[in-house]
Amino acid sequence: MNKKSIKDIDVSGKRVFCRVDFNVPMENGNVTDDTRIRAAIPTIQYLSERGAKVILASHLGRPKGKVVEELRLTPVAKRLSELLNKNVAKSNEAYGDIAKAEVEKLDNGEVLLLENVRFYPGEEKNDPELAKAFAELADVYVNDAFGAAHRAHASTEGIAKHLPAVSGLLMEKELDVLGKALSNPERPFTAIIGGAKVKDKIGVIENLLEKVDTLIIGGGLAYTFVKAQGHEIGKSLLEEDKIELAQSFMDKAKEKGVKFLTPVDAIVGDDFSPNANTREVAIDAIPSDWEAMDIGPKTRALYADAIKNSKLVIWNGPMGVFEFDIFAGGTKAVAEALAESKDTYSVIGGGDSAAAVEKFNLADKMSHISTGGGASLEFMEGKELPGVTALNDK
Ligand SMILES: Nc1ncnc2c1ncn2[C@@H]1O[C@H](COP(=O)(O)OP(=O)(O)O)[C@@H](O)[C@H]1O
Ligand SMILES: O=C(OP(=O)(O)O)[C@H](O)COP(=O)(O)O
Repeated sequence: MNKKSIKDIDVSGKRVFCRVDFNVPMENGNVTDDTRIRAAIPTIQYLSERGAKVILASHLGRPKGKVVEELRLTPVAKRLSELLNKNVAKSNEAYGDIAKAEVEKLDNGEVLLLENVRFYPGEEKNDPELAKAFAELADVYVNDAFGAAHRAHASTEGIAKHLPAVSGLLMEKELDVLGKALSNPERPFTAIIGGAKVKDKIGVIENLLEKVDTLIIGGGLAYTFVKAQGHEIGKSLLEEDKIELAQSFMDKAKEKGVKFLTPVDAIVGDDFSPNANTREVAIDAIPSDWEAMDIGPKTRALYADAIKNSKLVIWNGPMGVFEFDIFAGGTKAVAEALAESKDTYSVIGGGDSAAAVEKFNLADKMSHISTGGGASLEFMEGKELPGVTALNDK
């Protein structure tokens, strides 16, 4: 990476404003999945062990510039303190006199968590005044919030204009893994794209078609491709205005010699529910009043085979409605193929695919699970991430 990281600077005795992504799921005031907190630990420990005064900042949820009591970061500070096995101070503000007083109290190596930065309207507007106010708390800015790197907000972008600005270890690792995969991939290189909407994945498919050897399409968006192939798809998801685009992707793949795999069979349901009646059908035999909600067994075998013959696989988006057990089999089969394929480097692009891999208890079998859903998607589209661009060059 051509951006400076915390390894390139001296942090000893410095006040370090470290933006992390602690946007974690919570229920009844408790953190229900601490993956993102654990992912930031190496950076926090690195800074603390070198005598920095560590000032952590994060958003939680979308409070839209107002204080929302349930979105305070207090439970996150508690969980972080357990994981670090040391005290984590918590400020009820993210800038101004109250926050400054908390920072003053820090000794070298101690850790403070500021309040949810999205309680202030200036955060998402990237207000220069708020960015300056954040910067007044510190001597150095570290961005370790890969999951929020696609946002140009005061704590992810604006603040970098006022302080020496470097990446944290998680940010560096995410950019390294995804960057290497896209710029210098081991081959055969396969991308698996699923999820619900073609329109959300157009940029990704376009960009990946230039890079991969095989492109696998699953999930709800597959049926727009199946329709483009001339088959009836019943009540399956269809984006009518994207049929031509889907066809053009398949044409382009052919031109470029990219293998383009779409479902050859499906599990259809008579209702979008966990208790629907289901049937297994060939892709040219989807009944008119049924909906395809998962890939079928032949498709699973075809996709598993492609995965096992790949050196590198990037996966974004589930193969079916995996939230319902009856339609989770296709997503599980893909996760299992990745887990079993020891010679394949597997990169899971955050979001629902990461949740699915967790659900199937296969997370530890994947080579890299990104902490960013939207961020990794934008990265795979080839877009610039403002939170990264803002950092100092090496
Ligand atoms: N065949 C399908 N029909 C309808 N919805 C589907 C189908 N396959 C997957 N989905 C839904 O797609 C959603 C995920 O889509 P998306 O948000 O695009 O993925 P990601 O978060 O991985 O980027 C899941 O909630 C899943 O239930
Ligand atoms: O959870 C996040 O997004 P993600 O689910 O796409 O990874 C990030 O913390 C960004 O949050 P946002 O989409 O409210 O800006």
